[in-house]
Amino acid sequence: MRSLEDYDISPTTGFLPTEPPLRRLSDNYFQPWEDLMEDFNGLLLAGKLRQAIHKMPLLDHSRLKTVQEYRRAFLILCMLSHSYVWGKLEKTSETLPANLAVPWSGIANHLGLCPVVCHASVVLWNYRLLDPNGPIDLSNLSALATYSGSLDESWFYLVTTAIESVGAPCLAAMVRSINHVREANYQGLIDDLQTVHTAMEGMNNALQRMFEKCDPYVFYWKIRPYLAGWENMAEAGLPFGLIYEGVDSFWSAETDEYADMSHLSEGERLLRQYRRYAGGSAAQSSLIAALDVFLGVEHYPTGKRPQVVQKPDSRDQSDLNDRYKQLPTPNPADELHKSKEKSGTTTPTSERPPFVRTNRNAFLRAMRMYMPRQHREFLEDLELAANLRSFVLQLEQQQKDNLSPEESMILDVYNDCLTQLKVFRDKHVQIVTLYIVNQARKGPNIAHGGFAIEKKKQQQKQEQDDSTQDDSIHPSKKGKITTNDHNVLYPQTALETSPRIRKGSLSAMVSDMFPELGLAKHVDPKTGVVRGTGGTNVLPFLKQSRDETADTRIGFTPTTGHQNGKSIKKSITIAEEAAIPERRRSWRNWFTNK
Ligand code: HEM
Repeated sequence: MRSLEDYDISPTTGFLPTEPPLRRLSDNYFQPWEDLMEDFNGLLLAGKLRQAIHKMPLLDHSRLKTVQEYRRAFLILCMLSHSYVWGKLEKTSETLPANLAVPWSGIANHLGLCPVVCHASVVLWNYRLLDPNGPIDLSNLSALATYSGSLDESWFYLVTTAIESVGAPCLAAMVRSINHVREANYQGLIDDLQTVHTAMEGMNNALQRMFEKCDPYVFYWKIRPYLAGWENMAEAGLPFGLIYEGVDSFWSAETDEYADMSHLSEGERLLRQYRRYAGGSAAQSSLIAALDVFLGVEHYPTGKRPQVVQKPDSRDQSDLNDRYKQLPTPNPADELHKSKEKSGTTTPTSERPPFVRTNRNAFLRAMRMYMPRQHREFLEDLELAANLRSFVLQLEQQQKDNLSPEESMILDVYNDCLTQLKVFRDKHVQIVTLYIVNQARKGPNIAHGGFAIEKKKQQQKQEQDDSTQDDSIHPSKKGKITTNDHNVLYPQTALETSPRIRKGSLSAMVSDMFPELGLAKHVDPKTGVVRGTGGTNVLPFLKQSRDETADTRIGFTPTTGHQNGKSIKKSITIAEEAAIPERRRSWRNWFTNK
């Protein structure tokens, strides 16, 4: 592996930049962006943000000089663009104007990201230190930008920033550990695994603090709608994704030039401007992904986890039966050519990435496309270099009657690290239950009525009218009251997918032009799922991810599994496990007891 710095990782701040992010772009040329940022929350609230954006000039992003400037500009455009699309109780916009779309795409390309809000923009590049000489922790952090203007939103981002900060020492320790395994330096390995373990304890403590200042209601109803992307967003009015005006798949952000499009119809030119991207999620954190890779946690398609965690190289290569069967193509036009492509007559779409070794969950793999390029490369190289799991499996298999105290210790600390990662995922499942599942089930609390209720009534009436006239609404939804109905105000947070195309919309026109792209391709109307911003069926996915972590521990019976689609009994409950001191849960103890 190259040095951490080569992957834009700091041994002290990890994936966070070594210096706090820029608070402003100093070049006056970018003043129009910064001016809008100053009034951004107020304009959004007043319903004037779109108007203000229309007046904004199209700026040339190539005048940005440093990577810090690129990151600041990316954050600004994430804030402006998502607010433009979702509005504040305004109808979703199907298009993003060129003055946002063009520079945003160019900047994203420069940073190796997609032009959509992501973990890097709101967590890694969105903080300042109250005391410039103080630590990067929750007593010294303030967020640079939020959609809602609320302290809850700041807290939501900052807790995650603090997790990245406290987890930073893991990265150098991981790289050193890989060398220790190669050099059989057992004491060095123990020390570095202990560093990882301590850092993970700190990450868990920071995660627990989410509850302190981020209210689940505010999160779900006021913050989360803005973090949504435009993939699987038919119910929010974006069945084909979002049109990035002035940017199409024949445009190169690098050269700002268009390839020859003379062979395309008007319709296909329009279709080529659509982009489908998942929304912002901490599933895009390279830190948690790195811990999985380092410790050898394997992830499977949801519902397809083998009962017993397999040893390396004995994995079956069956198709991924997931919501994401493969990396989604960001442009719907690519689907038109899929069949031709199979016969090799046209240009290839996105190729499968190289990082499929341990991670066969298509959603988690897709999340890597939303990590900065160098961090993604770090994970790819780490996958090739990681040797810890095969080393501990070897210890387990070959020397179980004759382990030296150091070897036993390595197994202990390895298991302890996995326990910390499992505890992280246990807490995370609790958080998601409270912050998403429960909130979605309860519905919004609009006690004061007024505009919001009026608006909701108007929208419901509009939808009833649409459903009597419009054949494109799925027949199973016609005339039915669904659990989705409370969600009209923020359709992008809907619990259930209810695909529809609004009459007279641009999507309706595109749908007429390209019937082969049928709505049902993007959403399954029969599945009532609770979705994450990334469009996942949240709880089964997260619980499986937690169980996969637990079962990676050496000497543990799988905690849960699936046989013929049914859950099998847990061998040990979470409560029982919590009651056992960590050391006793180690492999050595298990082995001795046996
Ligand atoms: C209010 C707080 C949070 C909520 C509501 C939340 C929600 C979610 C949801 C819904 C998913 C499923 C994927 C998706 O569709 O986006 C997810 C995945 C994930 N989240 Fe969070 N999250 C929260 C905080 C955090 C924090 C602070 C971290 C720390 C970095 C984190 C790390 C992850 C990871 C790594 C995944 C991928 C699944 C896994 O690896 O187990 N989340 N989260």
